[in-house]
Amino acid sequence: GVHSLQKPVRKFPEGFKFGAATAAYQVEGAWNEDGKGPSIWDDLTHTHPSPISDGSTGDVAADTYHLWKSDVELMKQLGLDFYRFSISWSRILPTGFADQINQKGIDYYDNLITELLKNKIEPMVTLYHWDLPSSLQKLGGLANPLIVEWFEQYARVVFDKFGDKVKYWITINEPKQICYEGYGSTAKAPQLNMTGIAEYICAKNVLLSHAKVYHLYDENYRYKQNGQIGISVSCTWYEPASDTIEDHQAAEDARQFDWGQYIHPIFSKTGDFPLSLKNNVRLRSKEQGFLRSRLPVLSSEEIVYIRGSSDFLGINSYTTKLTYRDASLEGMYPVPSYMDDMSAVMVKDASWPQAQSSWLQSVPWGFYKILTQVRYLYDNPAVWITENGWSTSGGLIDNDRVKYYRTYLSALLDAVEEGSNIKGYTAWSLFDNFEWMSGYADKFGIFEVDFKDPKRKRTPRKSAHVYKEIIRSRSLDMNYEVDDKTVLAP
Ligand SMILES: O=S(=O)(O)CCCN1CCN(CCO[C@@H]2O[C@H](CO)[C@@H](O)[C@H](O)[C@H]2O)CC1
Repeated sequence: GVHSLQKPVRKFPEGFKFGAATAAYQVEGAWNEDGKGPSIWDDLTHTHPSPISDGSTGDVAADTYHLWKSDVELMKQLGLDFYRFSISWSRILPTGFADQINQKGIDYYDNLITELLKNKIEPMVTLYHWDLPSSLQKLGGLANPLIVEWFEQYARVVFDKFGDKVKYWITINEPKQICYEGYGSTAKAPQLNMTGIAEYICAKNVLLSHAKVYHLYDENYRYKQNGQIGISVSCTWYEPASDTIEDHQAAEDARQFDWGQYIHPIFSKTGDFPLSLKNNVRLRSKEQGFLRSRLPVLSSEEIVYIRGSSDFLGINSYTTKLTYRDASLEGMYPVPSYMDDMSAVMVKDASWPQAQSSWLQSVPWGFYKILTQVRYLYDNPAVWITENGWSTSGGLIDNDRVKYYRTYLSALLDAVEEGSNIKGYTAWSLFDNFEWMSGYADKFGIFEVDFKDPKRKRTPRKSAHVYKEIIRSRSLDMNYEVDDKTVLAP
């Protein structure tokens, strides 16, 4: 459809939920307080020279570890239906293993969850949002098949402690970022940088870890706790740069490599990795002299075990890339590598609005296409948008973020009106936070956080005022105006 700004007021479906999200390492701080053990992000940000663009760390971050009570008050004023946050594995299991449970860590999450429920805000809890306990990384982390058991042990503690209050669970946030950026490159911790090899080993172990915890919940907790459990997959839309068959094939391969790699095994009728991924990697591996494909095989038991292992699909979607395949690819990527296996070039269109983050451009029709494609490919699964947002360099009058949210929510409504089963929407992020390798330079918050203030003062941006009205009215009114003075008034 046409995502113009001139549409009249549009209502969201009955029962549609609105939330906002954060993640433990990005907001909590208290990195070594009250018995918390180190994670791979503590290790990475404490190396010298710092690999983080502004030399910062998550040692204090937005300090939600100490400010959680007043933060819930802010969420209540916003009118949030739910709050998505993640649990720091090493805060509750300092060694990574379930033999030592840190009660103060349990207390922090129990207090937060209780306060949320007291204010009629549903907690939506992510078990793993990238902050692996350091000890488990020393043992190989997601390259060690035993991660499946370690993750299950951790999940068992979490379900035992919080499962009577938490009804929405996400096992793993963005497996592709974990594997491709953390194991295949240096873009995320632990920076293994073994592209073409490590990300595929990671991918298999991540899928098995997710499925293990899904089945744990499904068989041992659902009957008494009645919750829903799913996974959040990062979904960028890849559009053919031109109408040639090569560019259509490149865009299709990019989609399968980026998100089909994780959605197909769980949500498709056949399960298993997508064919294009298996074929591309197998052929390249053979050419390169590997004894067998660099993409590990999923046995028929593993295929069955992973298939259907989710009550809903969490979609984290931000942006779109134009994608092409031509002779310029020759020598562009290392051999072997994930990008060489995919053999596609991704570019942005200069006309697209640009965020503070270099990878982020505003392309609402791409969001519509992702939602529509997911509906077609996977038989219209229950979907939660578990992340969508815009980064700026700061300031309270964030008109670009307001426009981003309005045009993306409009695209979401287009997909819903054509039948997509979308249950809710989560703004990334509630607060400015530690944006991984970009530190505090890229601000995603609808609330500004003053990182120079020891009290980490929160201030609602214009986007918070607009989001509040969208939630209150359960509708999208492109002409609803918020006066700048209202936003700037102390
Ligand atoms: O490589 S291209 O440019 O051709 C297209 C891919 C762009 N990706 C999309 C997903 N993004 C990770 C999103 O990461 C998510 O979003 C938030 C904002 O980054 C993070 O703070 C959250 O922790 C994370 O869940 C990394 C960049």
